[in-house]
Amino acid sequence: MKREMFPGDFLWGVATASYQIEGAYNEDGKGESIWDRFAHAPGKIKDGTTGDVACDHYHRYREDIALLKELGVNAYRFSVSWPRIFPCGKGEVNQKGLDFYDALVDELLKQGIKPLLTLYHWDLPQPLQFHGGWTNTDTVQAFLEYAMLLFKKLGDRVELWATFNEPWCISFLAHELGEHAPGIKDLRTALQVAHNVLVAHGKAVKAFRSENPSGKTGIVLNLYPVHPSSESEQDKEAAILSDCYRNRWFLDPVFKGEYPQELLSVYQKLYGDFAKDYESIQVACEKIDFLGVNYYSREVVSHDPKSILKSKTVKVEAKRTDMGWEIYPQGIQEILVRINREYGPIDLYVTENGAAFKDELKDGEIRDYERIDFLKEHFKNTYYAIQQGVPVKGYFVWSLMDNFEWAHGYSKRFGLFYVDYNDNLKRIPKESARWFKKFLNNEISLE
Ligand SMILES: OC[C@@H]1[C@@H](O)[C@H](O)[C@@H](O)c2nc(CNc3ccccc3)cn21
Repeated sequence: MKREMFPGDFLWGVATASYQIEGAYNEDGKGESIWDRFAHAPGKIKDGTTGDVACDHYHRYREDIALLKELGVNAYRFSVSWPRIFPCGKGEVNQKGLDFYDALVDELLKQGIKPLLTLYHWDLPQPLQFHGGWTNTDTVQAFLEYAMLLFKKLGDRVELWATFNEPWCISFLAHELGEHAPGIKDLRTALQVAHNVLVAHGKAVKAFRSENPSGKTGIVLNLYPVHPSSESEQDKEAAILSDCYRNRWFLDPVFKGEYPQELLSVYQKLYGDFAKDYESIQVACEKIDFLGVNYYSREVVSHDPKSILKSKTVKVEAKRTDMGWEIYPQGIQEILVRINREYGPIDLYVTENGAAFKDELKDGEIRDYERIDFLKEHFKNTYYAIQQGVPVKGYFVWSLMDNFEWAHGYSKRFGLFYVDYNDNLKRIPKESARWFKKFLNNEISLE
C-alpha cells in the first residue's frame, strides 16, 4: 500500500500549534496568553518549563518551512496566537503579529504547501481571562472580531480554516479537570465554557461565509472510540455516557444543533438551571465544510456508581505510548467510519495523529522505529476507511518537531524532527522523518 493508492488530491501534512512552537512569548508586541501565565505558575508544568522560547519558531519559521519541503508534505496545519494579533484580546491590532502570519502563509504558498489555519489552539489572551474568559459572552464577541480580522487579512490565500482545536480540552480538561490553562476545577463552569465555545464556533462559521464564500471552514475535535470493558448492561451504559461526554457533547451540537439527551438529562438533574441556559445550542449548527479529527487512542470503560457519568476508565493490557495512551490503530478507522455514518456526509481530515516515545539521540541518530510502526498502522487504517467510502481528504501527523507538550513541558516528544534543547534547538530528522519522506515519495509501501 503506497501513497499513490490514496486519492490523488489527498493532503499529507504535519501539524503544530502556536504556543507549543513559537516562543517569542513577549516579543514584537505580543500580549500575555493564559498559557504564558499558567506555565509560569509554580507546579503546573511537570518539568517546570514554559513556552517562553519553545522551538523559537517565531524567528526560525523559514528554516521550519524548509523542513516541510524536505519532508515532501503538501500541507501544513498551524494555529494563530490570538494575543499576537490582539495583545489585549480585542481593540488595538499588533501589526507585527499580523506581519508574522502574513509572511508564514506567503512562504508556505511559495513552497507549494497548503495551509490549514486553526484560529484557536488554547492560547486565550490573558486580559480576556481577567473578565471570565470563555465563561463570559464578551469573549465570544472578541473571538468573532479576531476571526473576522484574520479572514480579511489571510482569506485570499488560506482556504482551510478551523475555528477551534478540541473544545473538549478547552472546556473539560481546562475548566473541570483543571489540568490545562486556566486550571479551573468546576464542572458547571466547564459546561458554560463548552456552550460559549460552541456558540462562538457557529457565529464564526456564519461570519466566515459572508466574508469568504470560497473558503472552507470546520472545527477540530479529539474523538475516541469508547468501548465497554464487558458486555454487561451496566458497562454498556457506562460507555454510552462516556461517549456523550467525550464525543457527542460537541458532535451533536455542531451537526444536529442539540446536546445529547442522555447526558443533558444527567446535567439537568445536577444543575436545575442548566435547562433554560443550555437546552438549545442550535446556533452551533452552522453548516461546516469539513470536520478535523484528532485521533490518538480509544477509551475502555466500566460501570462506576460513584461517578456522575456512572463510568470509569479501565486500563487494559496493551502496548502504550510514552503518554500512557493505548496504541489502537483500528480506532482511527472505527471513528472515521462512525462519523461518516452518523454525521455525514462531511469531508474529514485527520488533523492530528501521532505518538510520544522515549526518543534518544545516539550517535547523531534517533531510531524511533516504534513511531514508524505507529504511523504505518494508522495510515493503513485510514486507508481502510477510505476504501469503505469515507471521504477522508487529508492526514496531518502530530507533530513536525518536538515541542512544548502542555502540562508535560518538553518531557514528551511527538516530533518527526528531534529538537535538541541542549544544542540551540537544533532540528534533527528522526528515522520516522526519513520514513515519512520515502512514503510521500512513493519509495516505500505500508506493508
Ligand atoms: O498531546 C499531543 C497533542 C497536543 O500536543 C496537541 O496540542 C493537542 O491538539 C492534542 N490533543 C490530543 C488529544 N487530546 C488530549 C487528551 C489529553 C490531554 C491533552 C490532549 C493530543 N494532542
